Amino acid sequence: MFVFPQRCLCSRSASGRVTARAALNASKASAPHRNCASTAAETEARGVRVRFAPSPTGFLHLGGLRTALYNFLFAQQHAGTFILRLEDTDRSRLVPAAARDIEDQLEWAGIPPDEGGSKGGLYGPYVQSQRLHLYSAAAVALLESGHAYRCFCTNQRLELLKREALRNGQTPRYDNRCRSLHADQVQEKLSAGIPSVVRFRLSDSLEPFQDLVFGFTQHAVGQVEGDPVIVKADGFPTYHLASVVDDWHMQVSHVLRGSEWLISTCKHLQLYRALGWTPPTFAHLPLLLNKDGSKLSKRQGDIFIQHFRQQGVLPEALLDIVTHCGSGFSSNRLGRRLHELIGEFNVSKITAHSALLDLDNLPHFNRVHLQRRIEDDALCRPLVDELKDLIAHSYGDQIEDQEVLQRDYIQRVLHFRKGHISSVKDLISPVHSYLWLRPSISREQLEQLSSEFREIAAKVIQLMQTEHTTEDLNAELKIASKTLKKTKYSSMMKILRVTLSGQQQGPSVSEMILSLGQKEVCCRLQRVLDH
Ligand SMILES: Nc1ncnc2c1ncn2[C@@H]1O[C@H](COP(=O)(O)OP(=O)(O)OP(=O)(O)O)[C@@H](O)[C@H]1O
Repeated sequence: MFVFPQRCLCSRSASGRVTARAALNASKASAPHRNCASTAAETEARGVRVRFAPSPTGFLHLGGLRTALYNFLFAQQHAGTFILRLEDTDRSRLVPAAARDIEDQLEWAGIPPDEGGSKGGLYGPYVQSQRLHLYSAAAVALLESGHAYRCFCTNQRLELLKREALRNGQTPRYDNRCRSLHADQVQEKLSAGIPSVVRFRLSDSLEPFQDLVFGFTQHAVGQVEGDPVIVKADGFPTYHLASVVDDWHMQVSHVLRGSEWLISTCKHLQLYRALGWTPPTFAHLPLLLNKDGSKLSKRQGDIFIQHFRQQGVLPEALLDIVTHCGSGFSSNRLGRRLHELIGEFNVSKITAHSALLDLDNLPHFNRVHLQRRIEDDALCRPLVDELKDLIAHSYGDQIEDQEVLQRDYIQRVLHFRKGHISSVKDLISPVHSYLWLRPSISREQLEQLSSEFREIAAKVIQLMQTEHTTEDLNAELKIASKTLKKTKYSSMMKILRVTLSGQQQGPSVSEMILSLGQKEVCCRLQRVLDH
């Protein structure tokens, strides 16, 4: 059970002013300490500080990735700081491996935090469960100043309130009953060990603010909602208190988060005011939705970043597709890489509409970015290594000619296949197996296509004595077919395709010839002559 400290972080003096000394007393573990009286000028001097604050209740998914990306882009554009903070106060839903996963996936995507996670930083710890003293101090400050109160209502009572409201066609809300408890009643209940939560006393007035995405926004939250819980019965803070306390202590200048928090921002602004703190600037980001209009959520395993990674999706393709379907850029074009996203990002271009994510297009995005990597020598090298491992793993002992594992050969194949494949893994599919294994073809198969199969093989072996480009090889094959008596050009190509790949379909015959190379093509054709 969480115990409130004797001294609060930002306790108020009799005049209600927040005292900086109390802040320093209570936040010894948090450095650098934050003086409650910091001015807007000081905040400006610290520069842009943004945070991505996921809860480790599941692995990082595409929606979270996009919110993280927009924070990263904003920080990069302003030479600011991108913070990763883990909001692990919902203890019942924690997923043990999620915290590590979130950090790993951000690193993999090329958008690692400057502070937080394993990087650490001056404003840590960056995990909320290690910052309980700060929330406790803020809660005590709010209780002392009368902005918060203890609520002893049981779950049964709250459930009854809810059912009654629903029966009357009303939106359920807490009726703020414990607001009116006297200090001695509270003390009595506490002494009797009755469990309690801490609620924040909402004001009924309109709470206007300027959101960078949604524009002027105001909401009289106290008129439609009951007072929110800020410290739960288990002593852990709720999102409302913890995010406000952390954003302030971590000197966050801009909060870029999903638009599901837009309405709650009015509550948060009241909390800032009650604590005597200057709020950050808010930008609520449109949510990424599934094709059916539902919010992408952790409960869908197939949108986790690790899932796409395992499928061979490139990080730049994921960043491209999650920004392409939304807004935040002056123009929209496919194929943007991270440095282009940084250069072109414009927060004023983010629209308030949610964005539908069409993952059917992902293979196309990946194809475009894979082609880029293949064309860049340095980026192509790891692809060659990856493919080599895949080939060895998939075909192992079946490989007759170990040359298929040579770097030059694999690189040549990648260059020929770029623009056609969406993933390196595609190259170990059955349709591409001819690149690594010699096909076995029967004499009957070839005879069915043309009795001149030997002449065809001999002609192409001859053609292989000189080097060709795709164009002149195509022209030479056409000329060669004209010298055949009983075989049309199309049948000749079928024979070559079957001979070289054992398959009826696949890349063009000239591509097959050029990617297999002179020695291997002659070897495969010679086997036909030997039939
Ligand atoms: N579909 C989404 N589109 C855009 N941003 C999102 C989406 N889902 C979450 N976010 C944002 O990512 C950040 C981290 O989110 P969080 O870890 O709480 O994930 P979540 O999917 O919202 O969780 P849950 O599935 O438990 O509701 C928050 O700022 C949140 O607003």
